Amino acid sequence: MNKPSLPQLDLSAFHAGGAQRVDFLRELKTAAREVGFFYLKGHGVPDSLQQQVLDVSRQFFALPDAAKQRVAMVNSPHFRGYTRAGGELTLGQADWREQFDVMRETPLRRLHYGDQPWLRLHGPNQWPAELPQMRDIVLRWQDSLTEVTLTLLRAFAIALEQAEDVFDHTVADGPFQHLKLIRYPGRDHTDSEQGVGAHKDAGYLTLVLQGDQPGLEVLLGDEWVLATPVAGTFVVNIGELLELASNGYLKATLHRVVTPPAGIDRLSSAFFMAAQLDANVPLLTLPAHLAAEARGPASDPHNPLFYQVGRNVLKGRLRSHVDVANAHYGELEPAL
Ligand SMILES: O=C(O)CCC(=O)C(=O)O
Ligand SMILES: [Fe+2]
Repeated sequence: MNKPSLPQLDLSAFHAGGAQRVDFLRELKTAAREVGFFYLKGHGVPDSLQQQVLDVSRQFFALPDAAKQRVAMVNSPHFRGYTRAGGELTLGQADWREQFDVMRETPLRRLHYGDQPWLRLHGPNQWPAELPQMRDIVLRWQDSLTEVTLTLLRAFAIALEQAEDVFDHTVADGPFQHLKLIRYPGRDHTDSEQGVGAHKDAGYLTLVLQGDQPGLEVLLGDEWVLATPVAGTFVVNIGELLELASNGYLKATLHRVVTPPAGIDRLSSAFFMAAQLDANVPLLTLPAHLAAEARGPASDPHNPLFYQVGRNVLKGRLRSHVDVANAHYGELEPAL
């Protein structure tokens, strides 16, 4: 029997219009409903930018530890910056990866007593003085991935027989952007298999650029399927917000990354896009033939989902980065 694998879609077919667009939308709906993951080619993000991102990641992770610690995430109430391997948790277990987190670059805001705690997610990024080119490359990358994701969101709206702009009011003031540059060290550096533990992503959609090393696995049925890197493609997956918005018609699928073999490390970049923080998740009214197939969103007693986007995003960040939570959010109820 053939090993199951992930579908591959070509975004240029959506732009081409006509029959190609109709086929694309049908494939998109099936892939997102049945698998929750697919490869995307024809996305228009230049190879040269993809290569620049992998190069600057490689340079960043090769900096001396002291330089990486100068931009440590624990300095930032906005959850931006460097996290060493073992410094992040998934379901309470340490992930064996080092990473650099970026979000929308905004000036520091003055907050007032009684403001919503998630307003503190807004703010500036941290950048290493040793790599002056990094800010421009990474912010261009984040903007390009945002464009692709917004296009996909419109395509999903059409595929679900909604107005094309049905999600627009949830992103009109700028969607929530969250980008990670990631390095998974090999088995010679850890006894742990867990690059990142099994999880679903919290936003609308995620785009992953993989370097040339495999490691990302997707749970299909009861089998973990390797998402082998395919040059020039992103791996796209459905996040919990889109699952909620579609009442479970679209599927957020569990996935994980397994630690590479000894002597090998793995680079990737993951971009998570959610609705703007002050939005509520829109609940789509599906036509009867789709509504009949909507399963309701999966519920997990260990991970309550909030319809208010800022609250949901902050909950995820506080759980993953306990050091930042203790340093900057100590007064918040653990329940948040
Ligand atoms: O590194 C990867 O390939 C995927 C990472 C991932 O799933 C995540 O950070 O949510
Ligand atoms: Fe993920």
